Amino acid sequence: MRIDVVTIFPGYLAPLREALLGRAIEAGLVELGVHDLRDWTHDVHQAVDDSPYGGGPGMVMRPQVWGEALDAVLGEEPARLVVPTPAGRPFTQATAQAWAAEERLVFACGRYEGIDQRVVDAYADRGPVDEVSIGDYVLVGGEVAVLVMVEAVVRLLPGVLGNPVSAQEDSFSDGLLEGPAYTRPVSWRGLDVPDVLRSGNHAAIARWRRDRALERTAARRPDLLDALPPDALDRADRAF
Ligand SMILES: NC(=S)c1ccno1
Repeated sequence: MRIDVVTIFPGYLAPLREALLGRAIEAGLVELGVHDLRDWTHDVHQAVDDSPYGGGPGMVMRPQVWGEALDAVLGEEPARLVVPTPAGRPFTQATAQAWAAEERLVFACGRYEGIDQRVVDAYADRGPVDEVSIGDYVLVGGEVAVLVMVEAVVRLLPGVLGNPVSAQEDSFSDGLLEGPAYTRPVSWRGLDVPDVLRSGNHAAIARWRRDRALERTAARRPDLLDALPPDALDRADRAF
């Protein structure tokens, strides 16, 4: 997979070259390009924004600069263009799983009051464009959202996680939140690891873990239970 990010703060994306993601890049599982939007300005001030038509607070990012930048970065290769925005569709684990199958992702990081809408409209004729939000809150720019989304996607690529089963047992992978996890010591500050996890009875352990996942999901995200397909819960689940 190739990932390109266009931003006025390239340094914000430096964490993408650290740790797991950095190792994935070094292993050739991912190619990463980070581009400074100001490289496509032509004025001495390198202006990337202007006042909003219709008035209102703040500034809007100029379509001309974004158009030159995205034409250059996208080139002729197919790619999914992603624009992080609080006004976007929710970015979920399902989104990450779908994007993990893409050959190329290009992220456009807006700042200020956002990017002139015509940029999204113009590129929608060229290929898939997703305006997505990582949560119902407003950030200063799209860069932090890109860090979140790139990590969620890249960890799903074959060869990135040491144990591919981990991704299969993630929270949300089966529509439920993950249950609690424990490791040594067996007793810590008077708190003990549940006996079933030390029983060696794999069926009982699987049932216990499923029950804890159902319990946690019902308590914290009942909306996820409501969204499960009818056949997702078996008789034992329903008994829980
Ligand atoms: N919630 C998201 S993705 C966002 C982007 C910019 N501000 O908020």
